Amino acid sequence: MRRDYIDTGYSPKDTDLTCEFHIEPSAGVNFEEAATHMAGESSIDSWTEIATLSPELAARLKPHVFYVDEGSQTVRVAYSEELFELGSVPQVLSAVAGNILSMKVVENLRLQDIAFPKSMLREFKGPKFGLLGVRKLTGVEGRPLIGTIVKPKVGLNSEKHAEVAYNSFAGGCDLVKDDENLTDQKFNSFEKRAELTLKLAEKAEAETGERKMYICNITAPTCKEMIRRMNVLKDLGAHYAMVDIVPAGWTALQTLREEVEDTDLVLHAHRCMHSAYTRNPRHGISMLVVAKLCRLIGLDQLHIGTVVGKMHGEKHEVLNLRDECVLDNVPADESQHVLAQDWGGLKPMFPVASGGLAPTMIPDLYSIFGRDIIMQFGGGIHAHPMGTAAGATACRQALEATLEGVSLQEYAKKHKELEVALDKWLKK
Ligand SMILES: O=C(COP(=O)(O)O)[C@H](O)[C@H](O)COP(=O)(O)O
Ligand SMILES: [Mg+2]
Repeated sequence: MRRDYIDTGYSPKDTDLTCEFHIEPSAGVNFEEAATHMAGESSIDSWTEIATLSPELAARLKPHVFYVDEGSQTVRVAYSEELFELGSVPQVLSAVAGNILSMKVVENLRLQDIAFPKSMLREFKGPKFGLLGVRKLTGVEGRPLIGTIVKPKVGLNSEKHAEVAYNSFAGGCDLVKDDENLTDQKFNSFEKRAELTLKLAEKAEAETGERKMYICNITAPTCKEMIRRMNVLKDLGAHYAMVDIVPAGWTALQTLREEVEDTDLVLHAHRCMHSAYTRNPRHGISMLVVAKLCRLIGLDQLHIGTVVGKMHGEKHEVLNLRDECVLDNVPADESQHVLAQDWGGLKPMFPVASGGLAPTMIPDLYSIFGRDIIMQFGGGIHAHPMGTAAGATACRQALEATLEGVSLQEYAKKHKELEVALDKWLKK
């Protein structure tokens, strides 16, 4: 094992790719020894001194562990950009989140953040529409967008699915999307669902005078099917496509982003399965890294959590994700394990709060996220006692009340749908 990777005097170069790791060495292993093994395995080295690694090559390509804090179990490593295929997310992950997660010398190891050098940003397009593009497309300015997921997740036939979507639009939703496990099943084929639901979105637009966007899930094996589905949506005049980012995989997302360039489709990223590697705070890859890869590749909107809903995610973590989605320049925050990132002009993504939300939570969501958030309700709309359309209306009423600075209880005195929602969901 080489010993000269620990180099706390090193200042990372602008061209380096920098990572922050949480490291817990295994019993009997010293912290710096674990960091050295990790840095070597993620770049040029093996478990033993290798004769084929000349001193010259090692000097040129060796990783620099420039920050070591055993107390907080944190190290930062600067890697030469030469080590990477800069346009390939899988290659970068195979290095900095690959074998190292399996090594016996560490009890736990987590990739907390990656700061991409400009040379890597240049290899990617980033979002085509992003936050501002979605605002322009939907015509919704100055307020959060209201969306829903057709429920039940799976089981409705295409006609019923389109009807539930229509009721959601008619009641006030801006966006209606498929659930993550609905793709092309016997009871609800992709083609038929897309056609019928888009038709009813158009009808709702004509009736309400508002833009109505249907987000159809195209997740499937990439070349044979997912890209075909993307083209079906394009031909049907859709404005959106949705993809389950983790099950589909990074190469699928890179391919999709290339293929979507010549369409006018906004990409909605559902993050289901991310917790397989993001949830354990001591091991794996952080959701922050997932969000950054999505912005780099060019998804337009991404689920980031809700703080107040049903899914795991502390407020500070969710707000870090929000910042990484929307800011042009993310400042470093050591206490939060966030590295500085200048996005080099790549557009911001629209963050989505979704999972266990009810209209009664809109004041809290607004105070947490502000205007630039898509608030998405599944059960919180379709379980409304007066039905789906009333559930969507209750959300719009709760949002109006919040924007006007009026309490939901006060607003509910003159708004029946909200009154019923408060009866059902407000904790007494
Ligand atoms: O269908 C839902 C929410 O439905 P409901 O509103 O009925 O709970 C989504 O899959 C979750 O948002 C996933 O979580 P996250 O967005 O955090 O990834
Ligand atoms: Mg879902």
